[in-house]
Amino acid sequence: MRVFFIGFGQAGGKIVDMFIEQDKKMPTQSFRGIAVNTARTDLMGIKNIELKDRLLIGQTVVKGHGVGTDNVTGARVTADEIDSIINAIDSRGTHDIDAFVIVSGLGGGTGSGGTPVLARHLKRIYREPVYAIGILPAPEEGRLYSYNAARSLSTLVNEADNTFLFDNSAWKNEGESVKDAYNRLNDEIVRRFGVLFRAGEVGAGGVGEMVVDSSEIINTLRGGGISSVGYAISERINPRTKQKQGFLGSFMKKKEKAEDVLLTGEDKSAKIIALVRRAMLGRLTLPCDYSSAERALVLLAGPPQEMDRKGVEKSKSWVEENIAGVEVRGGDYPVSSDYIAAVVLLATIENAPRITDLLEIAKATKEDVIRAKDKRSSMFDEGIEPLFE
Ligand SMILES: Nc1nc2c(ncn2[C@@H]2O[C@H](COP(=O)(O)OP(=O)(O)OP(=O)(O)O)[C@@H](O)[C@H]2O)c(=O)[nH]1
Repeated sequence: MRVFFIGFGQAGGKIVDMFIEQDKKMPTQSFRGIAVNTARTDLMGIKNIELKDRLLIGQTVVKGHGVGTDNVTGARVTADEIDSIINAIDSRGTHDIDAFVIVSGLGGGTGSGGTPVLARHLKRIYREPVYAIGILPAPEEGRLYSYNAARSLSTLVNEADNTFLFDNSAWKNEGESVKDAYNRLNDEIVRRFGVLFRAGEVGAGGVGEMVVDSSEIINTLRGGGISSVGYAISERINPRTKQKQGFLGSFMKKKEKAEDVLLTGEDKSAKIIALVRRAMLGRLTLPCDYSSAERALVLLAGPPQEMDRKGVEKSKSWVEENIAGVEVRGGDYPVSSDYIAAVVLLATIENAPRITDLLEIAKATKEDVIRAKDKRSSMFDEGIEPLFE
């Protein structure tokens, strides 16, 4: 799939920068991207997106300093400067892309406010689907972040064709601060979505047994709403040969060790099924009740000799038995690597307790804000005439 990424705000810009960095190492390029922000320093920190593709908006309002976690201002400056954003996208080229993906932290100001506005305009102008990857704030970041995220997400689900969620709090380690975890979390995001979005692109590995076309990803996401992604990687297939970095090898963390998939001597399809189960039952980008997913996509990436049609078919049946809907698509794509990766996309999820909690926090925050405002206004409401009206 050929993807046009827009990194909105600080988190979005950093993550898209990593997608582009990953793509540059591939035999063929599938991704392009721009970064949009109200903060000049955030744009300066980006390394792989060309300078001309980094767009500073809202200069007359916030003077390049960011909107300070105010997503209403983020939405307003985006709407005011939508023409320059669309021009930047157009000048980067859109004729050969399959989808737009906007990436942002939903708890902040710029990306949180700007993403739904941009999604609306992109959908009006282009025929290609518009997806979002939204980062949910950890509750410890404070109620303002949760409130922003709830507002942004409630708007975004009606504007984007589908919204993938990544929950910072589910992925940071016990005792670790969210900030300290950013690099690791971004790496987790890019490796999962990198495998998913690259499906259908013919790389150095050749053509798959059961090719997944970009239209299969698009059809899986057609139901809209929110989606979550599961991922698992096998242990090294040829431990005695010199390590091939390759597409998946570069995603393997140095210390990482796959636990329960023994690749030697096992039946090929059993290996694939075990990997897919691990992907779906392990930690998802948004922890949720997978049995409430409407559709799913099962994707295997690995060396061609390890791919197996029967294994993919059986994995699809297993996923189908475990989700609410009956539409499960799937396939494989060969990559030159010493690892096999499985991605399970759970699309249009109906039940995610984390989102219910987020919306509850947001409602309580809104009520507290109104109460505090009433109290403030009544304090000076004691019959003293103001100097002027
Ligand atoms: N996973 C991840 N989350 C991040 C990162 N940077 C920021 N966040 C989260 O994103 C939210 C804040 O969004 P930012 O992108 O920093 O904010 P912004 O869109 O630039 O908006 P303003 O700074 O308010 O103008 C918070 O919940 C952060 O925890 C990152 O690199 N990775």
